[in-house]
Amino acid sequence: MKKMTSSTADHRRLFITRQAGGRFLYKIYFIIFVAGIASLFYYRLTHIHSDHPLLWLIISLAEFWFAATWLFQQGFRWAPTFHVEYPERLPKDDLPAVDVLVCTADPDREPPSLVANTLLSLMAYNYDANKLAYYLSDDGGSELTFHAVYQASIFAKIWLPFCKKYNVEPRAPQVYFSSENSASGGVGQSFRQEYDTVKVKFEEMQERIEKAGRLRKVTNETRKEHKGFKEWDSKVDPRNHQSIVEVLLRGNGVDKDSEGNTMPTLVYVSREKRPGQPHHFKAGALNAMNRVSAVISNAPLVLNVDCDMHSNNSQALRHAVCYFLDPKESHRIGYVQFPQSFGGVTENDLYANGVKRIYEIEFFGTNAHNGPMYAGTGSVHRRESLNGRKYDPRVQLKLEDKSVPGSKNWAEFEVKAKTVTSCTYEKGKPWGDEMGLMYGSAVEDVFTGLVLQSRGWQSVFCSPERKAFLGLAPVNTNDTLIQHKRWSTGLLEIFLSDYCPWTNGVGKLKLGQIMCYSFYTLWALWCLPMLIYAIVTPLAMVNGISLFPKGSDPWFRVFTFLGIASHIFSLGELMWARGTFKMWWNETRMWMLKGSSSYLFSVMVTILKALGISESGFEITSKVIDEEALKRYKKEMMEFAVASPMFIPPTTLSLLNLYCLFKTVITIANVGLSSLDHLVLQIIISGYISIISIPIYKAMFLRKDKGRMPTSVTIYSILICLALLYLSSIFM
Ligand SMILES: O=c1ccn([C@@H]2O[C@H](COP(=O)(O)OP(=O)(O)O[C@H]3O[C@H](CO)[C@@H](O)[C@H](O)[C@H]3O)[C@@H](O)[C@H]2O)c(=O)[nH]1
Ligand SMILES: [Mn+2]
Repeated sequence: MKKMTSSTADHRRLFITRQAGGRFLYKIYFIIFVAGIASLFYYRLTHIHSDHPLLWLIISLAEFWFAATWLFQQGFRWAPTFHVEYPERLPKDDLPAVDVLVCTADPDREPPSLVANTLLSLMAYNYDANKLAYYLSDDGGSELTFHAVYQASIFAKIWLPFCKKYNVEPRAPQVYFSSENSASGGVGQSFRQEYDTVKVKFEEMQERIEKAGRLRKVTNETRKEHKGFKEWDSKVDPRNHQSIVEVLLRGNGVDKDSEGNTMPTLVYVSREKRPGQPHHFKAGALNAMNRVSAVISNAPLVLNVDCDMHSNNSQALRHAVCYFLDPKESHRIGYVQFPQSFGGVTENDLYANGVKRIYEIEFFGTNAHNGPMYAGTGSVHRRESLNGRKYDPRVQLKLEDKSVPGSKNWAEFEVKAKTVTSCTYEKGKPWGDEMGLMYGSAVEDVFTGLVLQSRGWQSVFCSPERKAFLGLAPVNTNDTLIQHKRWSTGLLEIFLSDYCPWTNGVGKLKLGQIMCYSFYTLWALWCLPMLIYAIVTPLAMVNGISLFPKGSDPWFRVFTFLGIASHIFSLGELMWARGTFKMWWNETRMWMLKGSSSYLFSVMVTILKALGISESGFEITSKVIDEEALKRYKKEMMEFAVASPMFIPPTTLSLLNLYCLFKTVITIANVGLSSLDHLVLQIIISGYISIISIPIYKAMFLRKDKGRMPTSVTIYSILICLALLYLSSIFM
């Protein structure tokens, strides 16, 4: 099935590209579906509702937007394209240096032990330690986080040699030691002994970090061990504090591990923050680290990872490097993006936060036209392209190594690094626009990727067999909806920016690329057709108004075909990505919840922002969960628990559709089946919404546990429902 587009025979090539088979079948499906969409609009245009022209217009607009998003999605589906890397062909030594930037922002939502675990997993990459430098940005300015990084720097001295000696995987110690079969991973007496020693040391470290967390302070003995703790001698307010830069491990052969090998560099950074000075959230943090790393190591490649995502594959960096050293195509590549994969999601991915569809289906499609979006974590950038250099096809650019060479004055670095992380440093400089990560969107990653691609750079999606990173996804409904509110708002901000793919993108991006960016950046607008289908359809139904062809009408088949085919297709796609039926069902439910909640709120936030009434921010997702909630999550029970405004729209819609369905069925029972014919599609739609909302009804009326729907949400939703019914009886 698979067609090779480039020959493996060239042994100098470090990666190859191939296209998915079966394109011909897909194109047939495409043509049939397009014919279906065309028929639907033909029907709408030739059947204008003379009694209810406004309802006709609204429902037609909804269908128009469903069709438009379907069309945008073809950017992902048209030509899925895969890459294979050959890390075994890389030169034995002299690989490019890589600076690794990790960010964290809040010790309560992102526990310091998580940060330590992520750092350790990354430090243990199978790569020359002389070439690696690690920078942790702490936007929380927390002594507890600094303490965890300090503890990690000590434990790393036995962890790194242990990993390398026994080829341990995964190299995140917390994950490694908690997995049942890790102890049987190596052979012989010496492994067993060392395993036990390292495990004890790990547990001691973990206990020190956690104890500090419980006491909310670091013990005095520990504080004396490193000068860095002095920064916290007086209280550090996360929103108002000096720059803190501490070198914890000195690379270049200065600091050694327990076996005498070089350690990589490790630096803790907490940039200056002052009230009234914009800090631009994660984008600002990454730009600050970009500058600090330029002062200290200045590697030509920069990997950035979120603190909630540990390395799961110690070879991953070598896979990424293949793209930058490939003799034929490396010069065009601006960044390499790994998929985001998540460790703790339930079997059927209750909240669809495993985002399989994005990273196991859609991103392969972007490989066909200039490569994937930048996803904010698990991506390796060419420092030059990130820092504003435009791609020039006439230049066969080599990866230029401008690393800071030779012996280093670490104390001087700290002083210099503090000046480049002051909160006024960027004043009058091109950071956030011409250079580094882009400011102005809560989805700084996609924004930055779009800008880099507009400057001519291409990216590649690199997805080795063993997952490169494993992260933490939200584990309750509210966090999920809030995360998607941030994403869809940020994405819409990109569409409305100067870099809009429809204006600035034309001529700079490929058509397929514009379609993909349109799909993502206009995510939020999905709320319009979804709300129309979930509000107008049932309200028209209880008022006896038909919005679709009768069941006996041949046009009826066009609607059922489009509805059924799109569902079967999306199910098939997910199954292809090794999903389950239930996973697809959960995903569909979450799509509706996000549509009526996150996306609706983000459209409202964007309007308020345009009017100057509110600002959008960056609400950090919590990475902690209490034990009882975790039990419910494992049982795949949806968690509501908090009286969140995010729940009101979907709860209202679930009640509205259920009520309208009952009312209509009762009327039909009284009047006779003949009255069913003209409402049959509306009954199906409301029935479908009601079935998918079963977990919401249960959470409102049946459950007794703490995760049930708060009564206030139910009451508000009932009131809104009644208002809608009343208004519709007047206006329809
Ligand atoms: O002011 C801030 C806010 C956040 N972060 C860090 O940003 C990362 C992502 O935050 P998180 O709450 O985990 O958000 P997610 O929704 O999980 O992040 C996704 O979405 C973000 C864009 O909204 C991308 O930047 C991320 O890479 C992507 O994984 C974390 O490491 C945070 O510590 C900061 O450093 N400073
Ligand atoms: Mn995250």
